Amino acid sequence: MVEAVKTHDGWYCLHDFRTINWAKWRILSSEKRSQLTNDFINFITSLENVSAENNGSHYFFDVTGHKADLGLMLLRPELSDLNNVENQFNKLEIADYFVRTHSYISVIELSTYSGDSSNPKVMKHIQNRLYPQLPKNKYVCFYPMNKKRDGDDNWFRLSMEERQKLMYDHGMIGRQYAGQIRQFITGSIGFDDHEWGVTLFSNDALQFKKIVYEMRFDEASSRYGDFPYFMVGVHLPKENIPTFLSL
Ligand code: VOV
Repeated sequence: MVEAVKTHDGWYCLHDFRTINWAKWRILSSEKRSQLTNDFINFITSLENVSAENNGSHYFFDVTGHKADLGLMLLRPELSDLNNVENQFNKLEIADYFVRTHSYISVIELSTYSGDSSNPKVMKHIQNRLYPQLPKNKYVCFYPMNKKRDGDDNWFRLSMEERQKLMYDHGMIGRQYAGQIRQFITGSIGFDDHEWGVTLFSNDALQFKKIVYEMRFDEASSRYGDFPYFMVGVHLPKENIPTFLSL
């Protein structure tokens, strides 16, 4: 029997995408728009308080293209915590002017292909990666990913050793982007329609194309990777929200 790799699993993750109904927003008086914007900012402040206590993390972004206008990546200890934040968001009056176009549910995942160390230094590193504070980089790229089960190209029928070798080669490519890209791999088997979520952060959007392109030639992706869609956006810090929503 082919052995499943053991995983370390951390915070649960919701990617939430909404478009803004600008036509409806425009009809409001500027006083009303300011009031709803302030409520939204207060909601973001409540999320920041959770991050400050290291009970979660979040990153808002302005999505490029038609797929959405506003994106949120949210990390929380329990799946039910994601529901709570989602409901809080939906109950804001400003949410009446947003239309949800997409969402994706997963959990921060680290596989143990490179060995499962109990060395305290490595354990600390693993903890930091499982319960991370998301970076504030200018750009974000999110996409789900599957590993193929297609005739001879079946990732889930490869031996542990074969998968270890492929993931090692994958990691070597990834390491060349150290300092340029931060990657967060989230597992979504059993949670959403695809198998993993990949979220990349960078201050240079072109690095997303470069790493994804380079990895396309690596066997883990060229033979076994399946990429349903991609979304990119620009960081939307709280102080930029009034300008983002102003007409
Ligand atoms: C900065 C870039 C970077 C780096 C350093 C990196 C390294 C590593 C290592 C060392 C490991 C294995 C251990 C672990 O940590 O889980 C992984 C794991 C994984 N990766 Fe990766 N990856 C990167 C980046 C990176 C990208 C750009 C992609 C998308 C692939 C592409 O073609 O677009 C990706 C995918 C994945 C996935 C889906 C997994 C889980 C596979 C599984 O079967 O479990 N990844 N990854």
